Parts: sequence; C-alpha cells; structure tokens
Amino acid sequence: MSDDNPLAPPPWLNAPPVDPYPYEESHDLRVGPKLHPSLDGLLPYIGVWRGRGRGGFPTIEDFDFAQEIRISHDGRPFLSYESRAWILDEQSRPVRPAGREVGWWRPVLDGDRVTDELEALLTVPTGVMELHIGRRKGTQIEFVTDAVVRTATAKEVTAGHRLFGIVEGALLYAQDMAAVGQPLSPHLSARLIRVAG
Ligand code: HEM
Repeated sequence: MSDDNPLAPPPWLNAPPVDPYPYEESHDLRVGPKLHPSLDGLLPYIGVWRGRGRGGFPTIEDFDFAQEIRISHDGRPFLSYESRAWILDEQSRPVRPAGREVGWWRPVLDGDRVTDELEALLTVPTGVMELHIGRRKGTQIEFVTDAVVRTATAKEVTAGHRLFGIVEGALLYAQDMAAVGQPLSPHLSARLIRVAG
C-alpha cells in the first residue's frame, strides 16, 4: 500500500480474480459439511423455521407477527442464527416488516468436553447488541443476557431472557426484555414449524 494515498492501486491488484466463497453453509443436515461434534446437542434446531407469534410490552399495544428463523452451520463449532419477522393484521396479512436479528450460537467447550453451556451474540438493526449465556437441558435452552450494548440512538434495552424449546417437532420460544424503564417483561412468544432442513 502506498504511504501517501491509501486508495492507490496496490501491487497485488494484477493477481487473478478469486472464485465465489468456496465453502458450504447448510441448514439441512443431509447436505453440506459434516456437523461439528460440539453441535450435536443443538442439532434439532438446525433448519429453516416459519410460524407466528404474539407480542407486547407494558409500553406498547399487543400485536401478532409472523417470523422466519434460519439456523445453519458451516462445519465449524458455531451456529448462524438469522431471524426476520413481520406484523400481521387480523386476517394474517402482512402489515409491515418488524424485528430482524442476526447472530451466532457458540457451544462452550471444557477442553474437548462439550458442556451444556452456550454463548450467543445477537444484533438487531435498531442499535442493540446482546451477549447471552445459555444453558441447555435436553432440547430446551435458557438464555440470559450477560451484557447489552447500545448505540447512542437505540432504545434503552438493559436485559433479556429467552427460552427456546423443541416441542413435537416445532420450535417454541418466549422472550422477555427489560427496556425503556420497564423491568423484565414478556415481549414475544412464537411457535414455528420446520419448512426446510
Ligand atoms: C420477532 C421479532 C420482533 C418483533 C415482531 C418485534 C415487534 C415490536 C413492535 C411491533 C414494537 C412496537 C413498536 C413498533 O411498532 O415498532 C416493538 C418495540 C420494541 N422492541 Fe421489538 N420486536 C421484535 C424483536 C425485538 C428484539 C430482538 C428486541 C431486543 C433488542 C426488541 C426490542 C424492542 C424495544 C426496545 C421496543 C420499544 C418498546 C418501547 O419503546 O416502548 N424487539 N417490537
């Protein structure tokens, strides 16, 4: 790189172009890379899920929403978590896009031993990042925030609690938050069924 102009063409610019990202990512255990053994306990979550839920908070009106969650892996010891939700009217028609979230679920290892603990890093586009500590009992996972970081313009979220479970093949969760001066209170609960994977 040139010292005086950081945008000057670098000497390696003439190297051949690179192919598209060469590694597979999968939400379907029948295809793609081999699942990392540390993810065996989280295997029931891998897939694409779609369903509906109900939301509210002491400061807002209750609402109905639909949601898609994609939980995938690339062979390494973490899961990718992506969620998109939209508000529904009384006839279950889409009203507007709502919460989005991306993040990572990371099983905690003790040497080679997989523990029942996991770490989650989650980011929403409204300026909030949450670090969670999760504990898995069977297929049920309880996440509690360890830290919440916010941009200067974000709503004041100070804590979160989420319970995930797989019940009769469906993904169920309940999410509480402490925000805008309110103590930990329910914000969302939903039931999603597997649509792929
Ligand atoms: C399925 C995903 C979600 C849906 C459907 C959803 C929906 C909503 C709705 C409809 C509101 C009322 C204000 C508005 O209309 O925008 C709201 C407010 C809010 N949500 Fe969510 N949300 C979701 C996820 C989240 C997550 C992951 C967080 C955590 C950071 C969060 C934090 C908040 C906060 C802080 C408020 C403001 C409350 C207030 O100002 O009184 N939401 N949400």
